[in-house]
Amino acid sequence: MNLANAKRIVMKVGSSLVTAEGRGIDQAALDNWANQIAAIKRTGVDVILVSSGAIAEGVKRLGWAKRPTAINELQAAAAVGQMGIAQAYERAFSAHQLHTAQILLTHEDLSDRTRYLNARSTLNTLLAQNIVPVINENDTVTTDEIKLGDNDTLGALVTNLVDADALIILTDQRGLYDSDPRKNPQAQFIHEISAVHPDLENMAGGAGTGVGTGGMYTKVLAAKRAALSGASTVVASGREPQVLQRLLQGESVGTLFTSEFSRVNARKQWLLGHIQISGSVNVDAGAERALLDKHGSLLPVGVVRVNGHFHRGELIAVLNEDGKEIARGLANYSSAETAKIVRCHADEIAARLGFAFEDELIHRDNLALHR
Ligand SMILES: Nc1ncnc2c1ncn2[C@@H]1O[C@H](COP(=O)(O)OP(=O)(O)O)[C@@H](O)[C@H]1O
Ligand SMILES: N[C@@H](CCC(=O)OP(=O)(O)O)C(=O)O
Repeated sequence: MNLANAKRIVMKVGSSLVTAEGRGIDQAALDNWANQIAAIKRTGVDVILVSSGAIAEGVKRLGWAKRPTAINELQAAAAVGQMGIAQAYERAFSAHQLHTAQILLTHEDLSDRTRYLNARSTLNTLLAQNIVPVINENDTVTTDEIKLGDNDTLGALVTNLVDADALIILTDQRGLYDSDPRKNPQAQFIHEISAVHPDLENMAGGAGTGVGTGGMYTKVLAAKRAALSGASTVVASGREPQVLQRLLQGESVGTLFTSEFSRVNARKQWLLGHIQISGSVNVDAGAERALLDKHGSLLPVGVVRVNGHFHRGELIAVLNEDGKEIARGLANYSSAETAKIVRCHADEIAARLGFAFEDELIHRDNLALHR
């Protein structure tokens, strides 16, 4: 398995690389990644960057001797440093006549359905305009309780958000070893491993330097999360020459974390677990059988009741006649529209509503069954 066929990738770079271990933005490193990204973009691959470094750069610009621990000081540092990060990427990509776009995300932007769809649509629009999105967590407005905390997790969530084929995490080590190579010189390098391998979390230790957050531990969790949405993850050294091009030519560089899930199944899993439910419908026994036994779509004719308030495109639960949840899926009609087409055959929808979208209330591709 390799990344030779990847068409859309998320590349995450850590604080220690971006800021030369906290000494300040490493413009040469950014220029090097921009060269590589520009080259792979010319081959038709979409690239989204997730970059850390705001706090480390802010601490340096503020002249503070070490990274503070108080939240307000960390947030202030992030606000100062983010200006430098944005400026440095814009500069690096301008050499290739490419523009960048800064996107600062919070946990809520990724868990709330409407915000999630908005973020996704903005990112897709930027990619269609050949812009390079540069994403970071919005550190200045996030409090401890809602903080994603590390950009490895953010990288995995963005991978899901934009349906990327692969997440590439560049760091200050060659990849994953069977124990922390800073502590164990005998540590063995791992070229390829399943992202859901049970030993992963024992192998991976914490951050290597004072500027990184989470270490290899958050990277293996990110790989697992990306795998659940069907993407492979590579952890490799950001200093490895031509690392991006080589990976996309199918070469084995760093550690490849493979995903056993197909993209379609992964999307369904994600539907089951990750998004707030807006409402539900009860269906009759015939519709229940069509869903569970025949993997069919949910048609309005099988719907007996509409509960709650939802818009077209939102996630709703499907309940059987006894009120037990049997599935979840994305509704093609709002709750008000659905209420008008309860028990309707497909050819009656237009007459009832004055218009018709799809024949199904939930298409089977957007339906995840509970089993
Ligand atoms: N099993 C392991 N294999 C490789 N690196 C590990 C392992 N366990 C812990 N680490 C540490 O993880 C560090 C990279 O993570 P981190 O410091 O958070 O960097 P970044 O800023 O790139 O996210 C390495 O420098 C290394 O010391
Ligand atoms: N959002 C923070 C990054 C936190 C983080 O995950 O750092 P790292 O482990 O270096 O990727 C910042 O920009 O400083």
